[in-house]
Amino acid sequence: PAPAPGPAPVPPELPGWRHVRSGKVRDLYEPASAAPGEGDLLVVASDRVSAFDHVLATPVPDKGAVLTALSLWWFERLAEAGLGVPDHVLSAEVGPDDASSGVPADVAGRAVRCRRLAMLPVECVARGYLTGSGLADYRATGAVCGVELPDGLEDGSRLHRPVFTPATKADVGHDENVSFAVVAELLGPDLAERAREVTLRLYALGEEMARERGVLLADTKIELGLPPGVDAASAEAPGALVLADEVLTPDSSRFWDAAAWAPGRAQPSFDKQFVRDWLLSDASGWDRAADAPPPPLPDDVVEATRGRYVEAYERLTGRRWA
Ligand SMILES: Nc1ncnc(-c2cnn(Cc3cccc(F)c3)c2)c1Cl
Repeated sequence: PAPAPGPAPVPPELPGWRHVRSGKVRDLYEPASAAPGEGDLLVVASDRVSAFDHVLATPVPDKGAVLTALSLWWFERLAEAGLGVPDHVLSAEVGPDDASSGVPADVAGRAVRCRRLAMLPVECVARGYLTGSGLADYRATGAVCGVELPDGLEDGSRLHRPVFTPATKADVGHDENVSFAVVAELLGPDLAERAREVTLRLYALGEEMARERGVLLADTKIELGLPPGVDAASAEAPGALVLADEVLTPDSSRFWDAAAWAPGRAQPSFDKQFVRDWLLSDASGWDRAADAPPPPLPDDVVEATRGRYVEAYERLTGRRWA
């Protein structure tokens, strides 16, 4: 019999807000006073951790707050660096109980109030290094998303130039890597080209800033959207794109410690390696082959993982995590 699914994430009830949907590690809300599908959105980052496609039973304290602070810091850096695309952030400050502005006090520090957009039906991914599904596609076809790559690349190899490797969203299972031609069919050629340009420019800016701090940005996934009323097929759409979701966090990107980088094997994940190693060790007793829900994490693995999120924040932002 199929193993029972893991614990469904139970999003917090937020007075004045209506729960819209939950992802593996984040929860989405809209003001209860707004009609369904209307009004601003609230993106709440939980302390949940996902590993091996399972949401783990044990939360990592402060993960949601640290990744929210990191994403907000990146939004500021990207605007400063001239990304050339506005973002969806309205506020991360606590607002009044009537949800008319700001975020609710119950999730202060791990919630962002955002402009509601019409999200593009494409996961915009840029890769500067080859690993994960990109490596699998390369090993099978010599290419990723239809982009031919040179022979002899290994797990963790740096690419000669970053590649746009879009994917279509899958409700269940993994996103499907698709070619730029497919994206051009979905979005129209001009909007597709603009999405590629923004994704590659964001990656280049993030990769350079991270590398200056001893951290390698292997790849990143962003979400782009259009303000209500802008038709994706219109000539104005490419210039109206807005950067949404979270940016350049360990949940949306692969970060590696530059000092530990060695192509030819799997690189240690900056944030999730302690969790992965413990789950794969005899100590956990986890039957991965049966795809059983992973067991709860021991305190030392939780604490070490919390420390990696704090270290990622402090190294990338140059700020102490109070
Ligand atoms: N500004 C926006 N406008 C419209 N839609 C979105 C939007 C929808 N879905 N997601 C991803 C997601 C899924 C589950 C939980 C989450 F918190 C976030 C982001 C956004 Cl950010």
